[in-house]
Amino acid sequence: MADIIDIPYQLSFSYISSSQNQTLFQTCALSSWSDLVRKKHGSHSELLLLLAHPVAGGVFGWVMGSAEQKGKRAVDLKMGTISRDKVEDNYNQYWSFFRKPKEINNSNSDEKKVPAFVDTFYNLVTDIYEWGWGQSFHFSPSFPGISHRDSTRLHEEHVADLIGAKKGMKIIDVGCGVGGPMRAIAAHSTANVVGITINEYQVGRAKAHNKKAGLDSTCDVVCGNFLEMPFENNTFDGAYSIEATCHAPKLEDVYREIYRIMKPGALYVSYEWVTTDKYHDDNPEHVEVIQGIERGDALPGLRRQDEIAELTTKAGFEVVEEKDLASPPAGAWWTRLKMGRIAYWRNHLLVMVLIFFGVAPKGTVEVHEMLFDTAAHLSRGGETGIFTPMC
Ligand SMILES: C=C(CC[C@@H](C)[C@H]1CC[C@H]2C3=CC[C@H]4[C@H](C)[C@@H](O)CC[C@]4(C)[C@H]3CC[C@]12C)C(C)C
Ligand SMILES: C[S@@+](CC[C@H](N)C(=O)[O-])C[C@H]1O[C@@H](n2cnc3c(N)ncnc32)[C@H](O)[C@@H]1O
Repeated sequence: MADIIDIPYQLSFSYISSSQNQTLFQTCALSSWSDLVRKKHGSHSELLLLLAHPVAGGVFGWVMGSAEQKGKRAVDLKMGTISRDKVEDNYNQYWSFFRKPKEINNSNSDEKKVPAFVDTFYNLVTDIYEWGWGQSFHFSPSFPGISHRDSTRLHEEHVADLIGAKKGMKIIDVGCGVGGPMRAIAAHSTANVVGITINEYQVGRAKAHNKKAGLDSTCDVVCGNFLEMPFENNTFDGAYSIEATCHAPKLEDVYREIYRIMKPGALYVSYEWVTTDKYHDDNPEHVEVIQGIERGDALPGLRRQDEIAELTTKAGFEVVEEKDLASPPAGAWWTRLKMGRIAYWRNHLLVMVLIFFGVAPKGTVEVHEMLFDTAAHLSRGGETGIFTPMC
């Protein structure tokens, strides 16, 4: 059955076009999204600036179908492509590598190992994420009266609107997970979306979900490293990454690679995980919270919010707009994590019982504990304002 909801922001469009010595632009109210960057044309440049503004009274209703669904039951928990007897070993290897994330960044050889350990991480967590969170592996701004499912879908459709996705366009989803965002974006815009993920298990899950949703003709998924993508230069009409590029040891490397495969003038939107200007590395609590987030989320060191625009520019992009979507009027994105505390304990118990009866592989409880712990660090990061997942 379709739901009717109020949407907290409305999109409006405004063009800046600059040719030779003439510049023409119109702007409208407050911007309200993350990083929107455009691939520079050679000499000619026509710039598209999209502005979104929270609507004071003029909210409008929208009719929509269901977007986010849970695809897993506890009894079906696998650990990706890892065989049952290797789960504990893989978890221990992951943990010893990511225990000290800052050290990874100081070593070239460790840096090269990151994609393989990120792959291991997603073998370990993908089913638990789907079971406990849904098919979209990201956070969303929260608004009163809007369910998690709806805010997830709106956050995803917002990306499609920002890059101007429409029928006939080919869009790349960089770090696509099991494809929750891809399906919402393809359904909303009717554009073709190609997702890339380092994790083979996710490719299988995403393809199966695409087929089930009747979107396998517009959505495709490939397995690969976003630092060396298997696509020709100038292939895509638009690009986005949702809470995925934070896994890259050097953000400028993935931005450069995205720039390479985009057509000139195409738009790229990124939702980044960053520390904010409230983070101080001489505050032990801050350091503990951020390291807790990095360890439990396979991150080789979080970047600062104020570095992002410069890094995109270095990669060749022109920054159109930058905004932390977690800032007001959005409410606390971490409430969804906090509200789940009782459910986590129930899940923990369930995982232990399933291991006892030989249904879930040994090692699952450690992975679940790691996620439990990182959820606490993420909530604390949100409460203190030192971290945002949607800059
Ligand atoms: C973008 C990334 C992932 C973001 C989130 C989707 C996940 C971050 C932490 C995850 C979770 C924490 C606690 C789990 C809980 C203990 C379990 O019972 C059910 C699943 C969790 C809620 C799980 C769900 C996904 C997260 C919220 C990173 C990796 C860059
Ligand atoms: C937190 S998930 C987000 C998934 C998806 N964007 C979503 O919101 O549901 C991060 C994704 O980035 C992918 N990823 C991380 N490092 C990668 C790499 N080097 N190459 C390709 N994909 C990568 C992971 O496999 C995973 O699919």
